[in-house]
Amino acid sequence: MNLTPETLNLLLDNLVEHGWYALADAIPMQMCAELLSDIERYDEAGALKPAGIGRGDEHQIAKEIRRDQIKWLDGSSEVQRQYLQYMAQLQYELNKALFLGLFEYECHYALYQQGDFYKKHLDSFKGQANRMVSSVLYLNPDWQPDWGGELVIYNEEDNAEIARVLPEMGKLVVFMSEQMPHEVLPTLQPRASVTGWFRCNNSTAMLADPAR
Ligand SMILES: O=C(O)CCC(=O)C(=O)O
Ligand SMILES: [Fe+2]
Repeated sequence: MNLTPETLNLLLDNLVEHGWYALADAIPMQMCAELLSDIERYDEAGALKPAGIGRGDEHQIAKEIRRDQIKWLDGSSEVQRQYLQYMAQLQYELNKALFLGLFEYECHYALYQQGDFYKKHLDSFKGQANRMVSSVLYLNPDWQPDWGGELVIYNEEDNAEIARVLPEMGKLVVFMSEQMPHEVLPTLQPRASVTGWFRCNNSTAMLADPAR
């Protein structure tokens, strides 16, 4: 990652203090371009599938809530392995500084076509701590402010809008999964990203808790 000790500290401080941070140029542009090619390749092959909501048995497609198409990264291309490696490095730094006990990272490509959105939600339910920190890397070169598709982050207590983030190539947003309601506004242009979650281990001998 393009992480100097200073930017890493900024990220960690803001995560603790405000629950979120957006870091421009977090990932080298060349790598972002390769990730974008990877998702376009999947799209052309028909490998992107409508995203759902809920986990396990409760998983369902809900077009009134969420309209993106996704493909989980499985490390099957060089750039996927590289990105997973970067996130492993970030996981290490988060654990070292914040003692979060992060145990694994899962992520998927997401493609929002024109008109697609994701209504306001939390990525993890309280008490059911497994998704601890969310990450979104945007892959859209030359994104224009009037194209919509912003990520809007809200304050959990009073629902006030905290931030609007343009999905610009190379920008990495991290936020606390249980505390930060957020939504994706309808986009006017195709909008590509890699969305992922640092998880802590919820598994017991009796209850397996696989990543997906
Ligand atoms: O793409 C984004 O900006 C956020 C996506 C999101 O909230 C999610 O997939 O849970
Ligand atoms: Fe989300």
